[in-house]
Amino acid sequence: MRKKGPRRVGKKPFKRMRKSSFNKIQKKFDVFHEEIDHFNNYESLTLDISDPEIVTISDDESSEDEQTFKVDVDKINHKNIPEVVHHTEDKINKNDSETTEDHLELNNDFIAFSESDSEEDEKKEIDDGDDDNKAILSVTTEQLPSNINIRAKKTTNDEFPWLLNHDHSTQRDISKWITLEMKDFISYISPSRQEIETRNKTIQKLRKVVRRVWPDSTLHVFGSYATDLYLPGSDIDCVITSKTGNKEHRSYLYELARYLKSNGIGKQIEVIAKARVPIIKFVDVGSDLHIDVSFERLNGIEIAKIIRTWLDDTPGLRELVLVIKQFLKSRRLNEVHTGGLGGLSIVCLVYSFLHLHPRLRTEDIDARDNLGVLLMDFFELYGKNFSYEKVALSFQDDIPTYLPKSHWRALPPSRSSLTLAIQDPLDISNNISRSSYNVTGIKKAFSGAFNIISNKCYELNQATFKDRVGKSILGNIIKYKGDTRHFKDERELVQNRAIVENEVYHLKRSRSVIDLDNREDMFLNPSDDELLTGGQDERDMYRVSEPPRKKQKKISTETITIPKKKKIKKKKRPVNVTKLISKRAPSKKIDELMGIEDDNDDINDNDTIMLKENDNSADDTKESTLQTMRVDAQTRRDYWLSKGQTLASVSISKKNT
Ligand SMILES: Nc1ncnc2c1ncn2[C@@H]1O[C@H](COP(=O)(O)OP(=O)(O)OP(=O)(O)O)[C@@H](O)[C@H]1O
Repeated sequence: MRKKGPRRVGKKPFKRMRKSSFNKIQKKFDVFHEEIDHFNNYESLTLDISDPEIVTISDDESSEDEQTFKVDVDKINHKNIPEVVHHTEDKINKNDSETTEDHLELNNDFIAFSESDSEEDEKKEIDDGDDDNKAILSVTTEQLPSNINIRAKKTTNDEFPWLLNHDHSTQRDISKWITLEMKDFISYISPSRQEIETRNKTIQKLRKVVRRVWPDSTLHVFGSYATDLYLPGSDIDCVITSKTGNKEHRSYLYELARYLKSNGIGKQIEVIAKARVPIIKFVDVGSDLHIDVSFERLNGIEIAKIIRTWLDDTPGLRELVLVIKQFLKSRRLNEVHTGGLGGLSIVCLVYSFLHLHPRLRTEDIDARDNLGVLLMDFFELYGKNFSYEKVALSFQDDIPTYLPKSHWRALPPSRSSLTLAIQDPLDISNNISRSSYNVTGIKKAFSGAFNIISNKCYELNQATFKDRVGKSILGNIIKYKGDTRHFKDERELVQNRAIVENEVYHLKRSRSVIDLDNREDMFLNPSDDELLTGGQDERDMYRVSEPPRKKQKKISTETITIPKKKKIKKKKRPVNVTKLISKRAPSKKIDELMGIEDDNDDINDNDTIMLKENDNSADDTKESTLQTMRVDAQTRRDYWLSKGQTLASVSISKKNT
């Protein structure tokens, strides 16, 4: 008989460790920590909901300046100030008697905001209804009478539509089960041919409209449609550029808004003229798609290209981003104007996480086969361990690294220490997550998700196959309540015009000798349709030459190849890490950089997996950044292996109490 004890949700058997060595390993990974012990966020959930920090309205310049002008009073979507206090009190009273762990599972963990008319379709997708939650509870409670379980099984596919005909309950390995469920979810929400065509037609139509209103202008698409990272209800981000470069002026914003309204093109039109980035928001009458239009800014077009390169280079990035986006959306933590995490910040968080993940760096695991483990690791890192107070994320020279906040000189001081700092890959002085002021709520949601999934995994691991049938792991943290979809990921069947156009834009730019006074060169005109399709298969447009690479800073570089200890999968790039060595500053351990005391662990130089330093001699753009991550390889392996063990024992002790 198998000895009773923690079981691992992974491939390899546990290696038993002495407590002392476990503590040592933990300490090495305390680079992310403020406190060494995990903090159970459920326990203070009720109290924390009323924490005034959560309800603080953003103090960033854009929200202060922001004035919304109404074009159509009846139809305009007011972005209301959250009615948090009222809702919170209700919740606290209602939930007094409930166990705190039920909050996230009941979806009560998010701050409720009053909804505007334009969020009707979003309302449809967000499941916060009690009935549904009861159904979820009924499938997770072990000792329910069998008739209740039968009812639950019948409703399961309504709750977790991505599981339709995709039961994974026979999977012995629970981590495979989550991975398969994540793949099902991605396939469920990926766009059908018709959805892509609708988006394509909408942007073509809008481009024509813009040309009609301002013949010197054109419309470009960026954001999630141009990166293929959109959920079914995601908006389309567009930017209008012109030869004169003056379309950001408020008079032009109103001119366009009036045109959209009087010609029946847009509804729920909102002109936000005084924001840091002035925009028009509206819903396209033909397609019901939400459209955001900004003016005269090219950075979105640039970043779309960079993100697509990231997607090509980073297996698992799309899957994790979409799952995390939907997770945050379910909790209304995805809107920047209410302090949530925007799409770009999510992409940056996940990209950094995947590139710095020890088991991916050492090629110990394959990302696409381990999406479930990676999702849990992500929730654990950003929910429990990451030191938001001290660490920023950097993507300088296209290398994701951790950067001590104190080394980011251009980072404006913030009222709260619990803030996210993510350097814009295009502009290191810009913190793209500066408006995401509800880091407390985001962190709590991630932490709760980690607890729920790990408990669920433990529970299902112990359950009989009969009791597992029809159950979902992902469904405990993600809700999708839109119209029924058909698992049609038809991205291969039809071109996404936003991507093609973005490629053409970059192609044109790389071909032209850029005359900055003649910005027309970079515009995409309606006549570019010819360039897009002109006698050749649209698919060929993907095969465009790369734009010239950015000039690298003059620093001594040396490429090192980490010797592979174990070959697990064949289809992998060799780990080829660029080691940028400082001429001046000595290398430091990340523990020191992040204010954590050195525990005198002897780190062998040969085990250094990443070392990066910038030339900090010049201006602010070369501001001092020294990021090292030197972790003993065996330590890393032990840490990740031991993590499941800790989880399992936490779950056991929880069960016993
Ligand atoms: N803080 C920022 N700084 C610079 N650019 C930003 C910032 N926030 C957003 N953007 C630009 O706007 C684009 C769209 O941002 P958004 O947050 O809507 O993400 P998205 O990927 O379109 O996600 P979603 O599908 O949720 O709309 C980004 O890709 C980026 O180009």
